[in-house]
Amino acid sequence: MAERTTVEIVDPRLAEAARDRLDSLVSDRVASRLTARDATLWGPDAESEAAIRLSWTTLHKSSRPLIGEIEALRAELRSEGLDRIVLAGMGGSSLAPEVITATEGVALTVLDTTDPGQVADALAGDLERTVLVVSSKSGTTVETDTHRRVFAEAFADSGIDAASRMIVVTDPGSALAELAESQGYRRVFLADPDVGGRYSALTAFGLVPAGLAGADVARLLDQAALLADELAADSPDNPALRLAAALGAAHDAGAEKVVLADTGSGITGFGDWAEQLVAESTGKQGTGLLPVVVEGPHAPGYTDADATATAVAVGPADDVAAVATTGPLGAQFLLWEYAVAVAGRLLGINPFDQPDVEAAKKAARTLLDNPQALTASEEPAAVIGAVEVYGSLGAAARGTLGEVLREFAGGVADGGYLAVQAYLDRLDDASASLVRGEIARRTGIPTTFGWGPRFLHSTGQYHKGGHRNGSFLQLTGAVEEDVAVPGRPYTLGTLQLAQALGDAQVLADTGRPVLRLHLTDRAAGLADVVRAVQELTR
Ligand SMILES: O=P(O)(O)OC[C@H]1O[C@](O)(CO)[C@@H](O)[C@@H]1O
Repeated sequence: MAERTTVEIVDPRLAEAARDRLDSLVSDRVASRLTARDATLWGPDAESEAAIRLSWTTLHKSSRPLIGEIEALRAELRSEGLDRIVLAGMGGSSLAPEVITATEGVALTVLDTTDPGQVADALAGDLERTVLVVSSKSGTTVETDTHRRVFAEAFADSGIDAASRMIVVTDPGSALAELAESQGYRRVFLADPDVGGRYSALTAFGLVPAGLAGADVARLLDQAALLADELAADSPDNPALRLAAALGAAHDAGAEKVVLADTGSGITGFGDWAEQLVAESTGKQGTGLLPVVVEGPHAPGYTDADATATAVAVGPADDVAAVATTGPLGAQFLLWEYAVAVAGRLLGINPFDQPDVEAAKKAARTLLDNPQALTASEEPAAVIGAVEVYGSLGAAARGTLGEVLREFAGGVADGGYLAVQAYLDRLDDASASLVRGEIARRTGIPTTFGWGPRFLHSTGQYHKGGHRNGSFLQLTGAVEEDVAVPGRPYTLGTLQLAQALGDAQVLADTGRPVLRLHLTDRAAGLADVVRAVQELTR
C-alpha cells in the first residue's frame, strides 16, 4: 500500500492558533485557486510575477512525456559506456536531483561549489565515462557557466569531444540554450518557463539529472499525482493548508524559525531541498521563515527549540515535534511547494521572487572586475595559529579564538540566529559542518549551516532580506591548487573569495554583524575552530 502523506499539528496550542487561518484559507478557496493558477492570491504587487510562476501545480501530468525521453537517453548513454553523471547547477537546479538520488542510493556527482579542490576532484573522476548535465533556468548563473567551461576544457584535453558529453537543461530562449545549439551539444531539455527554480523539482530540472543517474523518476510523479486532488481541495483536511496555517500562526506568535529534523522519513536530505524553498520564497521585506536544518532528532536546536522556533519532524511525530509531515518524496515535494506558496500569502509577501540575491552577485562581480581589491583586502584584525580573523573585534582582539567566538556569539540579537557559512570543500573539509551543532549546543543560539556559494542560492535570500536578527560567521580557506576558468580572467579560488567577500559586504552594509575566519591551513585551522567552539558556554 502506498505510504500516506499527512501533516499533523502535534502541539495543541499551535493547532488552536492555526484554526482561524485554516478557516480563512478554506473560505477564500486558496487551494483551488492556486491549482487553477490564480495569480491574484498574493496581492497586486506580486501578480505579474505570479502569472508566470504557477505551472508547478500540475507537473505530475505535464512532466509525464519526459519520462520516456530520459529513459531513452539513459539507455543510449549506457550503450556508449557513459554512466558517470556530473550535475552542474545551483539551488533549484541541483537540490532536487541531489535529494532524489541520495534517497534512492543512486550515484550523482553534484557540483554546486566554486571550491577549487572540490571541482578538481570532480574533474579527476573517470572522464571516459562522464557526462556533464548543465542545468540553469536563467542560463547565466556564474558557477554553472564556470563548471561548463572547466569540464569542456578537461574533455578536450583528454581527447574527448566535449559537445558529445554535454546535456543541457534550461528555459527556452536562454543564453545557454543558444550556446548549446551553436556548439552542437548532445541534448537540450527545455523546461517549462512558468515554473521558478525552487518549485522545479518535478520539471526537467529535477527529473533529467536524477533519471539519467538511474533514479525511478516516474515513481515520483506517481507519488505527487496521488496527492494532487487533496492539495487542490478547499478543505480543512488539506495537508498543505494545514502546514501553511501552522507555519503562519507560529510565525505570527514569534516563532519565525522552522527547525527541520528527519525523524525517519525514508528520504535522505529533504531538509536541504526544503531549506531553499522556505528561505528563498519567504525571506524578504524584513520578514519570513528561517529554516534551521539539523542533523537528526537528537540534534541541538531541535530538542531544545525555544519560543522563537517551531520543531518540524520530517517523518513520524516524536516527543519534540510541534508539526510532523510524512509521505513519499514525490508527494512531499508538491505538499511543501503548496504550503510555502500559501504561507507566502499569510505572511504578505511574494513567494516567487528573490530580490536580495542579486545584491551579493553584483558585489562579487565588482570585486572580480577589480582583483586588486581582493588581494589587497583588509588586514586581519588578529592572526591566531592557522586562523586569520577578519571583522571588527572589541576586547577579544588580543585574545584566543575561543574569546573571539564568545564575543561574536554574545553579540547575536535576542531571539536572533547565527549562520555559519563555509566557503570550503564540502567533501574534504566536511568537518566544518560540526561547528553548527557545537555552537547550538553550547550557546543555545539557533544556528544554521551552509556551504558557500551553495547557500547563496538558498538561505542567502533570507540572510539579507528576512528578519534582521542574524549574525554571520564566514569560514574561508587557503587554496592549495587553484583552477583556471577558461575564457575568464580569474580562477575558481578568486571567484570563491569574491563571493564570500561580496556577500559579507552586502550583509555588513545592511548592519548585520559578520566575522570571517580564514584558515591559512585548512586542516589545522578547522581543528582550531572546532576546539574554540567547544569553549563556548551559555
Ligand atoms: O537555474 P539558475 O537560473 O541557474 O538559478 C539557480 C538558482 O539561483 C537562484 O536564482 C538564486 O540565485 C535560485 O533561485 C535558483 O534556483
